[in-house]
Amino acid sequence: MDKDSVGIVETQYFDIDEPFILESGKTLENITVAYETYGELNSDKSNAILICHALTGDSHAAGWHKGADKPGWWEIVIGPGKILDSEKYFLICSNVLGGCKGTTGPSSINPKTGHEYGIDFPVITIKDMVDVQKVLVDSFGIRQLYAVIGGSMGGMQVIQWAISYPDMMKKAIPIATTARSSPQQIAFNEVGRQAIFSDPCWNGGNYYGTGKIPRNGLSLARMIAHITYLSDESMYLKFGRDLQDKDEISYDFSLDFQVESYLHHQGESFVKRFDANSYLYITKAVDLFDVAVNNSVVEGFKDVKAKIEVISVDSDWLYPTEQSTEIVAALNANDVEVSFSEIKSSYGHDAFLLEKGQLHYLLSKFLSDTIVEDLMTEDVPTIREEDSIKKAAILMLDKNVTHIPIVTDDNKLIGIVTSWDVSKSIAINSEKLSDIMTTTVKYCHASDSIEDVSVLMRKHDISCLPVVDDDFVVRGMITSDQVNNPYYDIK
Ligand SMILES: CC(=O)SCCNC(=O)CCNC(=O)[C@H](O)C(C)(C)COP(=O)(O)OP(=O)(O)OC[C@H]1O[C@@H](n2cnc3c(N)ncnc32)[C@H](O)[C@@H]1OP(=O)(O)O
Ligand SMILES: N[C@@H](CCO)C(=O)O
Repeated sequence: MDKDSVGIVETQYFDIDEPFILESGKTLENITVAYETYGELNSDKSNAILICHALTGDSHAAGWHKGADKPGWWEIVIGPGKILDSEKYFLICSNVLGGCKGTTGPSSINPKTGHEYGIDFPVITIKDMVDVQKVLVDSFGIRQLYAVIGGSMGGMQVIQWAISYPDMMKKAIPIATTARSSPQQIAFNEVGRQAIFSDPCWNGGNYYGTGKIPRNGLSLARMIAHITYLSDESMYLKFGRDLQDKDEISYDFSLDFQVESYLHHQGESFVKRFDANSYLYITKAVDLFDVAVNNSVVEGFKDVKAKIEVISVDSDWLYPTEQSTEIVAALNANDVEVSFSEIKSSYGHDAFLLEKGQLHYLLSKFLSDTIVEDLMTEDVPTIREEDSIKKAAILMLDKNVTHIPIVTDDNKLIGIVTSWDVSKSIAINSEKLSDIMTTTVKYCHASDSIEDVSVLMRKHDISCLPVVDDDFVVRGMITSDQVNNPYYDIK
């Protein structure tokens, strides 16, 4: 086990005692939520990050279960010193409602009948999954999450969190996802469901305890879906047209190619770890996901407050980059602080589970806690409104600065003069600072985050901001060079 792993972990369970009303209006009772946490919640409960898993993930995102031969599904990003640093953050991941890894789903016992729900389990939505997570998060006494993050269906949950609970998180990171499932995504899911339905062992969903499970149907569903998680290029790179355990093609219907063998392996491994009915319910929840209000994604995002980093994968043809840029455009239209990055990878959709280096770079920048005070220059020259432009010009040359705050006698900010303003004074033949100074000055505070300041600078095309305290007294200056220094937040 690597020293940058959270080590041995155990899944925990949380019971929701109250009846739970679903988006459909139906009620579920006795919901249990399986979850894992890594790291410690700090005293003011401000360092929690919720990790939302994808379609077939679970609460075991990191570390090792005793005796297991594989770690959690996002071990590459979670652990001491990693991007989701368990020494810095309190990380929570829970299995979704409808799942089969400890959270209540169709394979759970229906308290009304004493038997597994099967397809008596109500149809659930991404919003229901998020509402259940909210109860879990509340149970820790957390008033605001530092961030919510997830890929694919996990990204849908992130988006739903930002919409349903806009004050509950500072930052949100939806990866390789969409604001609404496309016809193509729904189509692939439907083919997968039909594969399960057509397996006689599915038996109308009543296969628990029969000794038979819809193995072939579920395996076929996964084989189809798994193709969509890869790219054509990654399949060439992995297999080419190489044959599996033979030197010549066999001219029958046995497996010839490595890619066939690989897909069978993916299907068979999946059947060992997943419940067919859960697959039906969760893919249905994905299909129903659509944040649009009155067919407008912009309207759907109107209440979002979190700062958002949208990430896509260039080779993802299942959740293509255009779906991420649709999210970005709709957030921009609502004046939400949003940034966008595209992972360059040949892996396809599943790149969000694999591209450690790029995830590290993108996420550490976005999650960084660096504030203005950490980077600003404190000892800055200032000037009075009544001073001459010549004095400003000399000060700029002496101190090697391009921006000088204009202050009152008690050092309160009233304006700013730039080297460009000084040049302008020659053109308009002026000697008075008051003729050329800007009085509607953009400013920031020492406690502001670097991301905030970076956005402000980009939005107004400003390269330098005065830093003031609550009384508008100038405490320093921060420049775009300081904000954009790529090394400041990389551990
Ligand atoms: C939140 C969540 O998303 S959790 C769910 C995520 N996990 C999954 O989706 C599990 C299945 N998915 C995968 O395996 C995904 O491709 C990934 C992203 C997780 C792993 O990708 P990679 O590291 O590139 O692995 P790759 O796709 O090559 O698969 C490796 C497996 O295929 C097997 N394999 C490779 N070639 C062949 C072959 N020719 N014949 C049979 N099996 C093969 C390997 O033995 C290995 O098996 P194992 O997983 O049982 O150890
Ligand atoms: N391969 C991942 C991502 C699918 O979106 C999973 O099975 O959950």
